[in-house]
Amino acid sequence: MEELSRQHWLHDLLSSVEVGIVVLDRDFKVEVWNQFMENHSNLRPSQIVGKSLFQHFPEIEQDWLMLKAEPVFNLKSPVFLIWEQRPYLFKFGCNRPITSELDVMYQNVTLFPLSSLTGNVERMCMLVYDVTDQASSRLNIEGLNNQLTEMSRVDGLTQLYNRRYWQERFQSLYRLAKRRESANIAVMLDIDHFKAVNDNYGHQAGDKVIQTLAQIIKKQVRETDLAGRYGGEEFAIILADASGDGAMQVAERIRKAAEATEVTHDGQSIRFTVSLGLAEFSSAFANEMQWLDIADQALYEAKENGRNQAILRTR
Ligand SMILES: Nc1nc2c(ncn2[C@@H]2O[C@H](COP(=O)(O)OP(=O)(O)OP(=O)(O)O)[C@@H](O)[C@H]2O)c(=O)[nH]1
Repeated sequence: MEELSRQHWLHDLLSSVEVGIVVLDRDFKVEVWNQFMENHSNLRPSQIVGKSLFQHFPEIEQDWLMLKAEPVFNLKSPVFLIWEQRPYLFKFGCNRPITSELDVMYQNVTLFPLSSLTGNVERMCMLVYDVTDQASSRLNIEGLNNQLTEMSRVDGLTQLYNRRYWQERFQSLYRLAKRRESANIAVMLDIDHFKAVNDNYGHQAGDKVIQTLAQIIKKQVRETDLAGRYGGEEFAIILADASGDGAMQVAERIRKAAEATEVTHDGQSIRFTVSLGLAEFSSAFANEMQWLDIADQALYEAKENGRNQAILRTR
């Protein structure tokens, strides 16, 4: 009688805890499946007890879990599976539509040995903790941090890299080019007579022209190129793996697209042109600024020559 009552409250205990409790034998056959597991998997104990765990949960990699559980059976030591390494063991849905953006239940899982009276470990217990809230807030913080990092790198007006970050990336790109002797071209680009745009149409109209040009640049360069807003109406681009001819084609495309673009502001139509200075990379440069300086000299020459043109300085 006493034993029966003990089993009864033990059953109540297993049913009411907000933790998944699973007992598995050495073959990973289920012996205990508590209410928490039933609620989240929609599998009653009668459907899974006596069956292999892997039969019902194909998302669990059999080899991986068996390897993880080895110390439990062989060394009698517990094993912890944490969500940072694998978000979950069982693919359960998450029923927190408001508090969480995650649609699966994140889990921490503990595996520990269950010894028999003789001290042998023939079973292990698996505790499954729902850590979705904890994971969600951590991931949100990480997301915010990534957003802040991104914001500190990007220029607000154009969404291109700002000068500080562009310079940082340029420096590492320069070192790489020097080591590999790869063909890269530095481009300095500047809007022609931009002061007149501001003077004639106002600063906001000027901003719109800068934004429009940034869009043109983004469209014309590759993912692997490095484009940034270097100053007010000045942009710097590194064209990666580009020959002089190839780079001149990109420069011409940008120049022509700018020339053909009409920016409207307050009902007024604004036209603009750009000048570009290009410099081939040379391993003879002492530092990256020498390279950029040559692109700047080419830009100056393009301005002197009458603007709305691109000039390339070869090695
Ligand atoms: N609207 C706007 N204007 C800016 C911004 N940054 C710089 N400027 C203006 O850009 C103009 C740059 O003029 P300059 O450097 O004299 O050159 P420019 O008129 O473009 O003439 P050239 O480059 O010789 O063809 C100045 O009037 C700056 O005030 C900005 O973010 N927005």
